Amino acid sequence: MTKVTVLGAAGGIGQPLSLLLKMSPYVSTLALYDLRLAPGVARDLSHINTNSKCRGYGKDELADALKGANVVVIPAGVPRKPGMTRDDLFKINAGIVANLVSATAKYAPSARILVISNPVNSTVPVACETLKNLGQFKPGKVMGVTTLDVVRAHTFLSDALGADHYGREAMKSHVTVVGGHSGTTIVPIVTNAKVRSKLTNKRQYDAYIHRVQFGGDEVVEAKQGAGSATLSMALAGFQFANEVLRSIHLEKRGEPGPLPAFIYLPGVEGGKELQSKLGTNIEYFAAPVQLLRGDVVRVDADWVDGLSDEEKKAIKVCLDELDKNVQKGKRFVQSKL
Ligand SMILES: NC(=O)c1ccc[n+]([C@@H]2O[C@H](COP(=O)([O-])OP(=O)(O)OC[C@H]3O[C@@H](n4cnc5c(N)ncnc54)[C@H](O)[C@@H]3O)[C@@H](O)[C@H]2O)c1
Ligand SMILES: O=C(O)C[C@H](O)C(=O)O
Repeated sequence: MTKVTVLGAAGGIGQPLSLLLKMSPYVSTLALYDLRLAPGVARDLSHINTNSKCRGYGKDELADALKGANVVVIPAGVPRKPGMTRDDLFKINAGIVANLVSATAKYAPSARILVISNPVNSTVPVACETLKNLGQFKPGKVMGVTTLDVVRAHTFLSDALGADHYGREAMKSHVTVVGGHSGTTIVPIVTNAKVRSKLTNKRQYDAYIHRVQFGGDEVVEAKQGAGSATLSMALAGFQFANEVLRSIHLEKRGEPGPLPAFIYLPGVEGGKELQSKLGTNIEYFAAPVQLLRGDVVRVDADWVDGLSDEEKKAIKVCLDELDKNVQKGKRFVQSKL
């Protein structure tokens, strides 16, 4: 019996993500919570003829939505409008994430917490530091969802190389994305040397990296003020959540990767090795992870050995910016003490 709670379930991401979770064979109870409309969304989904039970919870029912949850997914918060950075969302979303994570610690203390709300580079530190203050931080249980960057990296590389020869599905084993989730902190890594050698033209390589790093802006601009990526994000969030759920059911260590997660490095096996290979003491970073019973138990550091010179440079740029975002999240929690 696995209960998944979605916090922010009636939003642009929350609704399609909940639909996909309703289709997952790993979910037995789906609890949808939002400040508005969640009971309606849940009633709609509850008519779908898959086995899971689906129930909606209104504003004052957060405790009931969370009780007994094994996995809590958080897409609650405001999205960007054209001209805004993800960091501009911090003021509102940091408080939302801190409150929802505190409630999760109280009502679902052993749940894995999957943070989608932006800016992920700061909201994950907010979540972890909040849990630390409550004496309830279990490092392998908090994961920032950066899967959309991976989905984009596959699609855009396939497009750059010519989709006829390099199909999007095939890219899954050739590319990962590390670092963080905003602009230059997003670092796509082409792990297959043969595929990388096809991007011979530097202009083509730079255009590819730029498109992955700023793919979110493309959608924000195209939606003309009506929000940011929701459908591709729902798919990405589902892919990640379903891996976590599959791992809960598998009851043995999964393969390392292929999906990265933005995590607190010092708390998991391989974290110190990764810091040392990258020459940094940054505490939060996205890299491929290994799961056991739904928790991150190990972060992969092997990919660092095969980095190209361009990728090394991109990581250096990433680390400077990422550190500022992480410190902002930590300061937010400390200022509330
Ligand atoms: N991690 C990623 O890759 C990624 C990708 C896309 C969007 N996002 C982020 O996800 C967030 C949600 O985006 P969206 O397009 O779904 O926005 P949205 O405005 O459509 O939906 C957000 C929902 O959160 C709800 N909400 C707000 N405060 C809440 C609270 N305290 N408790 C419960 N629910 C609450 C709102 O009522 C709304 O239904 C944004 O911060 C966005 O930037 C992240
Ligand atoms: O761009 C955004 O603000 C939303 C999301 O982080 C994305 O990458 O699409």
